[in-house]
Amino acid sequence: MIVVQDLTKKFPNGKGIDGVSFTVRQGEVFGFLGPNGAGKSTTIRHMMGFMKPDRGFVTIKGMNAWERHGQVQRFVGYLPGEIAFIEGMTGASFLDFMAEMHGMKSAARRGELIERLQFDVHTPIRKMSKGMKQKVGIVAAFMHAPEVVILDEPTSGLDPLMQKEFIEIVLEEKRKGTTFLMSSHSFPEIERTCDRAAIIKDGVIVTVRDMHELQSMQRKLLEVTFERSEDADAFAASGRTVESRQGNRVRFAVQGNYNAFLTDIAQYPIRNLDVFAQNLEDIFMDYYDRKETR
Ligand SMILES: Nc1ncnc2c1ncn2[C@@H]1O[C@H](COP(=O)(O)OP(=O)(O)OP(=O)(O)O)[C@@H](O)[C@H]1O
Repeated sequence: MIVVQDLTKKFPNGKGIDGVSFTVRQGEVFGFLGPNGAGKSTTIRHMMGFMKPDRGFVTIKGMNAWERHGQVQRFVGYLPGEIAFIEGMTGASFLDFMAEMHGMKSAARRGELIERLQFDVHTPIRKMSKGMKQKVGIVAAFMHAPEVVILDEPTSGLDPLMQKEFIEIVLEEKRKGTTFLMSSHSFPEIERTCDRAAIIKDGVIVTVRDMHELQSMQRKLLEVTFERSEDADAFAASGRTVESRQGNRVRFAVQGNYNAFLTDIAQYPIRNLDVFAQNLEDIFMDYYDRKETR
């Protein structure tokens, strides 16, 4: 549905993106992750046809995003990182304006979204908080039921309850077959919604991963409190990866093959056992760090 091929843009200051390539399949939710300044917004702006690449291209439904941006923008819902609202508008007048641009006939979907995101659409935009503005932008991106939705940090400024509501909306649209690309700093949001995710750093794609694969790479930390400190010594010295130790309480890092670990541990009297999952954020952070040390 979306093909990004060797996309390259150098700004006069030397920053930008270099050889970015990935594809997003129809009906897929694709996450785009990376630290500040990594090149997420620059890639997304090329997808919307706002920028001409130095090299490479983006196609959406086979149409070149730069050459045919007028057509492409018609079936894409877009939430920019920062929305430039027109001076003096209320939320309602902005949405009217956007609805007219999309040639929308029914306002039913728009009304439903406003209801769910709970905000006063008649407030002047300049008086709105960041979160309220973000809600107006989300309604504008979804209200015309686009086939493709491209969202640049959609939940920034939203409170946890609204983030949850937003995830629900994405999952509902996904069930209808909508294709998504969304950039994010929020790992739980990516974990809940995405099928695959790309990690970008310093303008270069570091990796593209299936979310299930990432989840299986997750290490578990098993914290065992031994009854006797000599048992803690013996087990800690048996070649296992020890994350930390405090007296009889030892934290082991285990990835897969839990049976072997539990069989071994069952030989000792145990006072307590706790399990902590390494979160996906840490897995991603490993990637960021690895790239840095290369
Ligand atoms: N129009 C521009 N002119 C010059 N430099 C730019 C321009 N747009 C972006 N950059 C630079 O290119 C790099 C990538 O920026 P980009 O906004 O794409 O990052 P990002 O991943 O979206 O970051 P954030 O998470 O902070 O939004 C940054 O170093 C940024 O300063």
